[in-house]
Amino acid sequence: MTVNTQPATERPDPRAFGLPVVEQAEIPSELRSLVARVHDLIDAVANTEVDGDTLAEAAATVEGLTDRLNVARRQIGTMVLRELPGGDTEYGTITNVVSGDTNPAAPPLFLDATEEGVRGEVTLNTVYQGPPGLVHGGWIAAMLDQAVGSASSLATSPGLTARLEVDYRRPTPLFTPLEVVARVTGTERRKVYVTGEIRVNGEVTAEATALMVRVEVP
Ligand SMILES: CCCCCCCC(=O)SCCNC(=O)CCNC(=O)[C@H](O)C(C)(C)COP(=O)(O)OP(=O)(O)OC[C@H]1O[C@@H](n2cnc3c(N)ncnc32)[C@H](O)[C@@H]1OP(=O)(O)O
Repeated sequence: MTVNTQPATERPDPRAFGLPVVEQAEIPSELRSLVARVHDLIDAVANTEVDGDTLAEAAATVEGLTDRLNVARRQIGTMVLRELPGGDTEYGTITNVVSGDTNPAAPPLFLDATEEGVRGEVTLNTVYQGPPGLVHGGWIAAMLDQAVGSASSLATSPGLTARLEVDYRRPTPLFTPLEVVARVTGTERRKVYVTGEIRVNGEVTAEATALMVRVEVP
């Protein structure tokens, strides 16, 4: 097996398939601020114990805001073009549930290209809770899926996860910086083999092996 690298310029431009592209730097600061406020709102709603009147008032306010924002919605599949350190670029869906710039439900986990693959740091609150005080296993898999997909895409070209195997080695805590890494270990035709890890203070809490299959551009 070999590891290929493909310059970003050879990656397919989503516009060729009718998908809108937004440059990351063009996302309005007001939208970034709103996403951060709603991210905090989700956590507040999940944990609040305020009285019924306050809850009813909050629900009416949020319903009104939702109606106002829904007046103009993005096309499904809108992509964001990110400039990565080192001069590389990456396309991702703008609402990606793990890394999406405009998704308040995303942690968000932003992954940078490294010499080995990709690396990012994230700290999760109780919105991502499974067992008491610990990250839900599905979210651990989701973050690893994102990391292996990003590593594969950067080292070769975009693909889909065909297989993802996760070993949960240690409990992964909330409110603690998590380091997420992934790297390509080999390629074979359209198949890209990738490994990923989540570490807490250098200790591996979960590791993944994945097979990505590069998509063929019609
Ligand atoms: C920057 C972006 C980051 C994004 C991170 C997020 C990633 C994701 O979550 S992707 C979403 C989840 N994944 C999916 O929805 C994928 C669903 N599956 C599919 O669409 C298809 O099965 C797909 C595309 C993976 C493969 O289908 P297809 O393109 O027809 O390829 P196919 O010809 O069947 O297989 C190609 C090769 O892969 C192998 N292969 C395919 N699936 C598997 C599998 N599950 N296990 C082992 N090998 C497999 C085949 O045997 C074949 O090998 P070989 O080249 O040796 O003959």
